[in-house]
Amino acid sequence: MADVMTTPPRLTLDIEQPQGDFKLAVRLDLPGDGVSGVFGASGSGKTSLLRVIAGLDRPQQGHIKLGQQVLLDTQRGIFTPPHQRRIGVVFQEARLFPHYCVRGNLTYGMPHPAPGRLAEIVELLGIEALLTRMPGTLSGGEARRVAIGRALLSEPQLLLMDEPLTGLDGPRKEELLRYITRLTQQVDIPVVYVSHDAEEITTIADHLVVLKAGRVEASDALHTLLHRFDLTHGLGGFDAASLLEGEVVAHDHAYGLTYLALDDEHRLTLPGTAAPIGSRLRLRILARDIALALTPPPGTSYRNQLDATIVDTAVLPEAPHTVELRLRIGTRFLRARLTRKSWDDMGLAKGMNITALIRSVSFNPL
Ligand SMILES: Nc1ncnc2c1ncn2[C@@H]1O[C@H](COP(=O)(O)OP(=O)(O)OP(=O)(O)O)[C@@H](O)[C@H]1O
Repeated sequence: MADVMTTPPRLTLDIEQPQGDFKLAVRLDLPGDGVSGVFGASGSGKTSLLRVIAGLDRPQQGHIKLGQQVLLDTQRGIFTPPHQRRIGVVFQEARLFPHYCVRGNLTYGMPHPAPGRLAEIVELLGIEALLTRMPGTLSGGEARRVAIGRALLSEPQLLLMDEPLTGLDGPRKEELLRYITRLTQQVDIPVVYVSHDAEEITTIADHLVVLKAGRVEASDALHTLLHRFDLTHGLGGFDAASLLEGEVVAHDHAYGLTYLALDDEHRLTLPGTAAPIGSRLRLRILARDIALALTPPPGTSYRNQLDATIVDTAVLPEAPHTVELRLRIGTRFLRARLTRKSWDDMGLAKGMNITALIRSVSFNPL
């Protein structure tokens, strides 16, 4: 048994790379576990950043480290080529070898035959039935799952995913997102996940990097950035959301409900899920799905009424008739939004205790 604690390999980089009129100038320190989302508008430099990390492009200057391994140091003339970086890459298109069957595609990059690992990944991605099929016969989502499996089987220390859901329709997109979410929770490899879709990235990321015109506008835990009023417009605008995490404490099978404890005092009622008692669920709650009341209203169909305090407010230039709010519920925070008219009519103010009524929540059942 190993007696040395291994620390997860953080990815640190500080690079500059001009390309035409555009310049990527990024300094980052990303966690060695979980999913780091890279989010930004089209042309903000997301793919360029991923290519630099993978070693597919060589920056003009800077350095990149994965754990203790120096991948790039232009001052010392170090450049580790892509195949020596132990980084798995999944591109928008699957890029499978057309003449190999799925099994051949999966095992192609495996450094050593590891049948146990193969079986594990195949099961995780639900691709057992596809093993003897040829890539040309796979759907877009299936091919993407095989490409993810292949990247994982090369035993990477880091997995890069560039918009892996692009081009899939609604249900296929949701299905693959579910696979990827499950995978990132079960495979102990840090993931850098690029997307321009706010809902997708807030579903999957733990840490978030917001890129704007080739630079880092923000980089922090996702739930922290979701509370920044100045990022509202970029991170969903009308669909701005915040996250709550809690523990499944009971199910009511007769009514199809699941009860989630946020802490000792605050519970939420959710549509029934198969998540086992004691497991944790991450909820995504849209700011506009929260209504406020001065006192707990009697006789309402809202299942979720929580005591909350208004801790912060803002009126954003892009939505001057709306008030953005940050509420504290016990030790948790929640974004809410209401019209300025309601704010004035109710006589609301920062510091007031109110009741938050939650219309609906979305969550990822595993
Ligand atoms: N080889 C190149 N030569 C010149 N300019 C380039 C090159 N590659 C990318 N660019 C420019 O760099 C900028 C960033 O491109 P990049 O593909 O990284 O953006 P992105 O955020 O991934 O965009 P999208 O979401 O549309 O994929 C763009 O303005 C693009 O036109």
